[in-house]
Amino acid sequence: MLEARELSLIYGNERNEEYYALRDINFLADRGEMIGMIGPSGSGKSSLLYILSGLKKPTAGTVYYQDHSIEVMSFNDSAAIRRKEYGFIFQRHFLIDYLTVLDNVLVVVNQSQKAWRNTAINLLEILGIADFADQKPHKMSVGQRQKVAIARALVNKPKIIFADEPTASLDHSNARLVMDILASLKGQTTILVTTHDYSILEQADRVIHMWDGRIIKTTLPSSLFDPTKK
Ligand SMILES: Nc1ncnc2c1ncn2[C@@H]1O[C@H](COP(=O)(O)OP(=O)(O)OP(=O)(O)O)[C@@H](O)[C@H]1O
Repeated sequence: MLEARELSLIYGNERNEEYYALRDINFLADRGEMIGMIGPSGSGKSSLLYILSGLKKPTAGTVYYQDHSIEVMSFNDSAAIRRKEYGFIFQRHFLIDYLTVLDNVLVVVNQSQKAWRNTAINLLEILGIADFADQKPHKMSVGQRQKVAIARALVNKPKIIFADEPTASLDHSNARLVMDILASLKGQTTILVTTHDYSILEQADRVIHMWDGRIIKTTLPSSLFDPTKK
């Protein structure tokens, strides 16, 4: 479904030296898998997620979505895939302040169709924020706004969800609610989640561990809770 071959991402530093943010990454995500990505700050989790989603270009290597190289696609074709088939949850929610909560959720779809509105309202209900549907996001708490961003990421029923620290602004019970919603999509939707909080990865199918721009190992989530397990 989504594959990366020999990805590297190189930045130059102030002394004109090359710095590898990612080095020789090979990665494969199958349809319906939920994959956690953990590692210390700066290990390359977000860079990898953005390259896999086509939002960032690698210095070397190729990303394939359903066997098509993203690099050789036209800008319009890759943008259409992102709009129709991908859902994004970022660390910052990027809501539009002058739109209502409901319209923020609907920005990625054809807003005039009633079916989308029903889907959006249903998601807001599941997330416990339906009462805010007609209000502007600035009236909400940081965690509630993140939930709006999560509803926006799910409304078009994406084939892949790219989630960069999706629960960072949520308390434990809301983080669990969000991870339960994401996990309920497993099987049909591929879900990639970066996090510092491994406790949210209990329901992942596997976890990739990053260190210094490399994937150093892949484990089951159970190994996060019991290091004697692989
Ligand atoms: N625009 C940039 N210019 C230069 N270096 C960058 C840039 N963006 C990221 N980096 C560097 O690339 C490396 C990987 O960063 P990345 O944000 O992918 O790591 P991360 O594991 O997601 O960290 P965090 O958990 O803090 O979000 C870091 O050393 C970072 O400083």
